[in-house]
Amino acid sequence: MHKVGFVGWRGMVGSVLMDRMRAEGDFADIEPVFFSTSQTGQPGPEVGKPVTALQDAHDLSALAAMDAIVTCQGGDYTGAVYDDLRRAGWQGYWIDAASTLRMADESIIVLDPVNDGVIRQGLSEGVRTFVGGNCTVSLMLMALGGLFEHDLVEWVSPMTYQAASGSGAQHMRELLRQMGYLRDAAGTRLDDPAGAILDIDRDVTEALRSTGYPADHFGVPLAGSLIPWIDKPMDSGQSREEWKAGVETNKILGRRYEPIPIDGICVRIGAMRSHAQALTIKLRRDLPLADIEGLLDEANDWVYVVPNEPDASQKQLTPAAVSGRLDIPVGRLRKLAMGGEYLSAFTVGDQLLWGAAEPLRRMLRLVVAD
Ligand SMILES: NC(=O)C1=CN([C@@H]2O[C@H](COP(=O)(O)OP(=O)(O)OC[C@H]3O[C@@H](n4cnc5c(N)ncnc54)[C@H](OP(=O)(O)O)[C@@H]3O)[C@@H](O)[C@H]2O)C=CC1
Ligand SMILES: N[C@@H](CC(=O)OP(=O)(O)O)C(=O)O
Repeated sequence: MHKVGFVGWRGMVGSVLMDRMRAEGDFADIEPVFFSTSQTGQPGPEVGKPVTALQDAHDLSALAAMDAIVTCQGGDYTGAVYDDLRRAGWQGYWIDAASTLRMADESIIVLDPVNDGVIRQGLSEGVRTFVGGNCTVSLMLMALGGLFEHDLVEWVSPMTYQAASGSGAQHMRELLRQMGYLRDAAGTRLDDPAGAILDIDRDVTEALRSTGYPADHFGVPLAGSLIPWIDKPMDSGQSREEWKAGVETNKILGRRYEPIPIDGICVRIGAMRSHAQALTIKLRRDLPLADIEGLLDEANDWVYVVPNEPDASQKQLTPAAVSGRLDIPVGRLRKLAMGGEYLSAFTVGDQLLWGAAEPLRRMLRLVVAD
């Protein structure tokens, strides 16, 4: 039985991974060992079988005793231990949520419903480093997999609507505090439907701009507003989040020599844990919409086409509908006024499931079965 070390399992992404592994009975097939950077010696989590006390996540010899290590601890941790572990000769499987190693030559970005072939070829060639993709990239590929699989995409411009969870747990808390602050600014006037809405709006806008508005983590208002920049600036003028769309998508698809241009604007909005994206797609040829819908719908077990109708779009294509679920609805499908090769689409998915934990869980299953 494979000895699998887990690091970062009690964080937000790690907790979602643990829940999914318990739900799928994954712990039955492995010998799990739990590590921590701060709680060495404390009891491990409940996973349906006895586990040892937490081990030190910086103890290289304890890590080197593992056949595989799954980490959701973050890029700093990966930077601190990965190279030393490999230099010491460890040849186990490293499965990582952090972006640090995604573009490294030795790694494969994993999203098996889309790049199972790339992963299996890598495994057979001795690749031992597997990294989950950026959340918007993975969710976009789960939604548009049918078009990429048939090489129908000339380029894509994604405009994203990203949830607070992408910034971390404290940001989710802050979003809720911001919502409460604005609600309080409206006060009891909200109870009077005949009251002057512009008076309420004036006070809410004042609250948004006030020094008391809670914004320690985001730095600026998110509730009642939005943030049109995610991650660090690049020389290209893109944000790093926008840069990832192109480079990671092409690496996942194994398109090193003929990359598909993918570029747009990434925006943080006040949703909790599901990212949405509006996609403008230039197809390689003018295909009937019904054929496009068929290809999208059959690409994997989680994607489904939502009819381009008001009721279905409003009820099914939203963070409220998909949060906590593996569903990947894709809708608002129509040909744009620019011509028959121009397609619009809108998709939404839980960024902690397919956007982070699920590809890692499934990669571990492939390793265990290998
Ligand atoms: N958030 C996201 O949307 C995504 C994140 N990722 C990657 O995953 C990494 C981890 O992200 P995320 O899960 O948000 O990080 P968290 O901040 O939730 O957790 C990271 C670690 O913090 C420690 N920790 C300290 N205090 C607590 C506490 N009160 N509760 C839980 N854990 C605590 C734990 O380590 P210990 O037990 O060692 O103390 C934990 O593993 C990111 O850095 C990123 O690289 C990837 C895709 C999406
Ligand atoms: N940057 C993403 C979340 C994330 O952690 O991305 P990455 O795994 O590429 O660092 C967001 O803010 O929504």
